[in-house]
Amino acid sequence: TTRTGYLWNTLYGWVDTGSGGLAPSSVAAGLQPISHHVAHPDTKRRLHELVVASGLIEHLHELSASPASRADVLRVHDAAHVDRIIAEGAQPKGGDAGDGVSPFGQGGDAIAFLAAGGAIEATRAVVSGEVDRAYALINPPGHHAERALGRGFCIFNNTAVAAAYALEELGLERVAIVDWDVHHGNGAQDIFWESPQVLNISLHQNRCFPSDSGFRDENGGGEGAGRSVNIPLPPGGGNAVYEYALEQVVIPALEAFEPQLILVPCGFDAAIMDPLARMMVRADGFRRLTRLITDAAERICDGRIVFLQEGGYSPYYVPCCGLGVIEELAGVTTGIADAYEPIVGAMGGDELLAHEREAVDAAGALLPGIT
Ligand SMILES: Cc1nn(C)c(C)c1/N=N/c1ccc(/C=C/C(=O)NO)cc1
Ligand SMILES: [Zn+2]
Repeated sequence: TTRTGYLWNTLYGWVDTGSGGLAPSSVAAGLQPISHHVAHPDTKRRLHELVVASGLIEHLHELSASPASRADVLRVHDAAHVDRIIAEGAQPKGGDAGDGVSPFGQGGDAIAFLAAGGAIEATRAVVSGEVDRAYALINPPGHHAERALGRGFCIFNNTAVAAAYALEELGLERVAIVDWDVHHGNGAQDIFWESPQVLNISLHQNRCFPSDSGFRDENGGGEGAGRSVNIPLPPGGGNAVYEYALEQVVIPALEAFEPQLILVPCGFDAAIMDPLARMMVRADGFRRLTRLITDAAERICDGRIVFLQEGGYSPYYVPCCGLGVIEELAGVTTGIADAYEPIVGAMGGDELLAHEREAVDAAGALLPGIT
């Protein structure tokens, strides 16, 4: 039977995102304080509690995070960035990741080191064969964090830390990143821009965030030319366009690159109920994406695949989507249905529209020169 690793830590639920909704609260700007920032950790804690309450946890091999070391983080971030985060976290009211809209509380730096450490532990467990695959429900997220800057709620790039660890400590030579968080995976693109050892693939809603990166023609530079694949998608796409993108672009790119490990920065903000994007993927769609990419991992790299939690901001729907992915990984059905399917199931996204097909085909057309 398949052994599926699972990692959570109570401190991931202690990230203090402050009293702003998205931008910080401000009387002058007419932004009244609010109890839950869009990135409030309760959303991810609810997914963890559903994993436990559904009984799925009994079928998972629990992994335990320890903080990433300074050296672990310095493989992908400048010392100035790391030192600034530590200084911000030492302040009584905490600080910000770097863009002024990514707040964290006092000691939030320690949680960021623990998130990166969770990514390392899940990767170690999979590469060592202790488990066949793993889901690390880590927080704060990381995929917007660049070498020298935290942004988009991200402090350290958890996935990049894990990839560098696998390459430099576990002796791997090729690692692929498949980022299906709805926002552009600019962080890994920045960090690994010139690295031939990392194939970085990002599927995202075009211009959603950051609004000025993630275009099809950003394909890597220097030794890394051809190792960056961007698939910007038109708003409104659902299950169909994501499945089409995996089948037509992502999986062929993986088959050409032949990674020894696949890392999936897994956000659920492409979901139909998410407040921070305009895509329409449902829980059953995330299940199918998981099935497609784990089958590809079985064919390409002995099934070695690690899912690392990124975004996802609907406290209602993230638990449904996450349960679907982790059930699929474990090969278990708990019988818990997607309670929102009756509401969102008929809204669309299940048939591939012409402009969606064209967007994916345009990204795919660049592949021969890419990998
Ligand atoms: C507000 C505001 N004001 N300003 C100036 C800026 C730069 C603002 N950031 N908006 C954001 C920040 C982060 C996200 C998504 C993060 C995610 O889920 N990534 O996976 C979306 C919009
Ligand atoms: Zn996102």
